[in-house]
Amino acid sequence: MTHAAPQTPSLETRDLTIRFGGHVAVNAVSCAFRPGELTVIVGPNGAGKTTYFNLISGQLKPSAGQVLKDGRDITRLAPSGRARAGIGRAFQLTNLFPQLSVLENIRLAVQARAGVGRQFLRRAAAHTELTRKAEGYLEATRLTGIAHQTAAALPHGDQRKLEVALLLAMEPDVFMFDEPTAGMSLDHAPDVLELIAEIKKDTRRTVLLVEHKMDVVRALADRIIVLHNGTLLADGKPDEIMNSDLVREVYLGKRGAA
Ligand SMILES: Nc1ncnc2c1ncn2[C@@H]1O[C@H](COP(=O)(O)OP(=O)(O)OP(=O)(O)O)[C@@H](O)[C@H]1O
Repeated sequence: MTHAAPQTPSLETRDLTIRFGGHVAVNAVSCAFRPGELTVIVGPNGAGKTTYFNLISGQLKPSAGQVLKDGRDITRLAPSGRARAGIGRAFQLTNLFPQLSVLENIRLAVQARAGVGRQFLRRAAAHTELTRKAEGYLEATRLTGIAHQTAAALPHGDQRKLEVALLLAMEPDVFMFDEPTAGMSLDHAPDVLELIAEIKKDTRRTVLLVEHKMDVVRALADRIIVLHNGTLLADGKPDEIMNSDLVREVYLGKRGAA
């Protein structure tokens, strides 16, 4: 990446702002994200990280500013339209069917992405491209051994992996993860982090991660941006950001409200 010509950002926010009453939760955040780059968004509690994510994926509409996908203004699109535009947010999926098996869930997601009708799938089920694709996602997320278990019966760690498989099946080019290991036992967390590391290996993909745990940040980040009181306080390489006095101040709580 280092000496490559600057690519068009796959995702960009321009002066993105949202107010809740008098409170500005995200304040004129301008930032561009490029393929091949995993950016971790850090900041103290209440900094605006999840709100920024919600503005990008469309759960919230901004008070001002824009969200651009490959240069196209998608600010007015609903979350479904943004998903179709290639923005995939993990762990917020509406396409998980708890009563269906792991494989059926993934196959339906592949089918939805391919845009084919049920009729087609029924006729061609066993050996179609779709089934092969679904099996590929099963393998990629190491769920093959439990392909026929009901989604609802899975332990939390495996459910998260299934959600990653469903996200992969949507074939987004922007992947968003909000605290991917939150609420996970220590033995399951590495699995999901490994999947994210694999996702980022494909340099056509842009990955955004909100994360508090510094060991996770260190392991995955190509770049870190710091939000503080809704504003973009710092943006740079992990070493630079982690050794910055300003950022330390923010984390130690010495820097007051703006
Ligand atoms: N729907 C809402 N209505 C009013 N205030 C909100 C709403 N959503 C978020 N906020 C406020 O916006 C600010 C930013 O919240 P946000 O959840 O984005 O922070 P965060 O950086 O993700 O924090 P955490 O690390 O604790 O998850 C907070 O002060 C929060 O109370």
